[in-house]
Amino acid sequence: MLETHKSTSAVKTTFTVEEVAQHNKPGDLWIIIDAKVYDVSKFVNLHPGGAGVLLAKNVAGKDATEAFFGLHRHEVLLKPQYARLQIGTVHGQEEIIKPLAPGQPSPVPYAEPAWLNPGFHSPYYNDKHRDFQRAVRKFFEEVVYPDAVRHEEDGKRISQEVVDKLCEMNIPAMRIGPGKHLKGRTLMGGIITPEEFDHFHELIINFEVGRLGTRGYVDGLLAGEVIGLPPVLNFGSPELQAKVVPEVLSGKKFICLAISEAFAGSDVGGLQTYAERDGDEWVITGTKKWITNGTFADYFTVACRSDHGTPPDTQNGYVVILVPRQDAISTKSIKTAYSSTAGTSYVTFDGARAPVANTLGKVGNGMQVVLSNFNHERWMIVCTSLSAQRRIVEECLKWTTQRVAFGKPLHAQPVVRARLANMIARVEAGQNWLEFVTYQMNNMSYQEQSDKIAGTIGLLKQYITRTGRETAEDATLLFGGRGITASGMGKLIENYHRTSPYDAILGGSEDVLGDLGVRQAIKKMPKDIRL
Ligand code: HEM
Repeated sequence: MLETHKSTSAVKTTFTVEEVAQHNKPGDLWIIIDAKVYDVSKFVNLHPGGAGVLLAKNVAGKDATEAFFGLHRHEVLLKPQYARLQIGTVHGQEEIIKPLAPGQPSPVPYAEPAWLNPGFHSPYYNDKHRDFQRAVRKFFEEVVYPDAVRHEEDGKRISQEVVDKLCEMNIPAMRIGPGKHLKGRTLMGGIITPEEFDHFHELIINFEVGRLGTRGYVDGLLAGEVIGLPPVLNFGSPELQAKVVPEVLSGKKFICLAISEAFAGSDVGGLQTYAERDGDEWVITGTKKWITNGTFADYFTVACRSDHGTPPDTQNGYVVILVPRQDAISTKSIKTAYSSTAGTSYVTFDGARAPVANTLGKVGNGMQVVLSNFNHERWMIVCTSLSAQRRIVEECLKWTTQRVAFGKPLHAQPVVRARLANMIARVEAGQNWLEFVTYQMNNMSYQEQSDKIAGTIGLLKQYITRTGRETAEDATLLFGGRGITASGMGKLIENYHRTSPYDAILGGSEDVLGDLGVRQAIKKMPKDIRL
């Protein structure tokens, strides 16, 4: 033992490489990882990778840094139960691999949108956006991420404690976009004012949600509110808004949007949930399927038909109603490919009642209420989906650098670099297109957006979700067996590969949206133009 000195906080001991080398047998086993000395004498029999690998000649008493990082994520060493195996450091060596400070952007190329990289410029973001981004990143890493990992695994809904903290920052309110619902609110502790808040701030929040890498929880993180509350805000009576909006935006009540049915998915006109008038009340009967957050919702924004008996293509009776949870409503969890923390549910309305005052918009205008919501929902999905895709690019760049095969890092193989090239190009193209669309949203009224960019948003979503699945495929091949393993090095790839089809379906399926984009373009074809 050479000396004892104070490192960051604890008292640490330094050892020479030769000293460590003497501890190389069962019962007395040390290893070096990144200049740190670990005593694994007792841990060896608990090691998930087995005892033999730690007792191997090139590992026992040796520097096993490269072998370690070819097999484990860095976070393994940061877990308290493993961090405490460290007994000191190697004399004269410095640790190289350090975790990022909370809120710090990743230095891996293409891991962040270019505007976050030092020395890069963007016409879309100012210093306030940068401050906002740092604060949101830190908040998500410290408050949301541990909850996301826990509930992606156990399938339970987002913790109330996290909901309360999200609401304290007014994140659920900001996820609905700029507007009157932000008036008087303190946003992210006051970093920006409600008047300054724009769709790029909203994009920043959605990006942090997307990069959690836990797709079920991404929807469990109150996605129902992002799509279920706008119809109340835009079409509800002032009295209804005064009651419901504060309850939902303070996290005391949960809301979901109930449109799709076993009978009607993308065909939102073909639904078969009926609302009948009984005095001052609606009586609602029918079923809804794939309703995000439905299992824990207190309010259901329900698309119904009130014209029982008329042909399904008439819209005269189409109506949207806010229905509070009651005994006549049952919600059953649907087991899907992602975690049930999303609250995906089959909802049955068995004569559920809602006051006629809960009608959102006019009877017959229900389709307009539903459609008016779609552009924003699709744009939101594009944001979270693209951010998840970018996270996968980061994982692949790290993996192909640290994983050695055939004596070289994986990225020494041209075929690996070719896959990385495609992944990077796709995510960068998507980012630029998304930022362009977001800029238009900042400068157009909602009406103008529906007219000018509804088709573009459809095409953009089609592009992002299609490229997302190509990237999922590429990443799985790069990670091999680990890409299909839910824990360890490839866990984000496995989650992404399993869940990336969600984005291609939710909010309008890929094919339907591509078609919408083209149909909108054809509608605008000038009559007086020829080849
Ligand atoms: C302080 C040192 C170490 C700790 C705390 C540790 C911990 C772990 C843990 C938690 C796992 C489960 C998988 C995961 O969560 O990533 C694991 C797997 C494994 N470890 Fe270690 N390990 C250590 C050192 C080593 C070393 C030096 C080697 C070999 C050179 C090694 C070889 C393996 C192997 C082969 C697996 C199985 C990997 C797989 O299933 O893909 N470990 N280790």
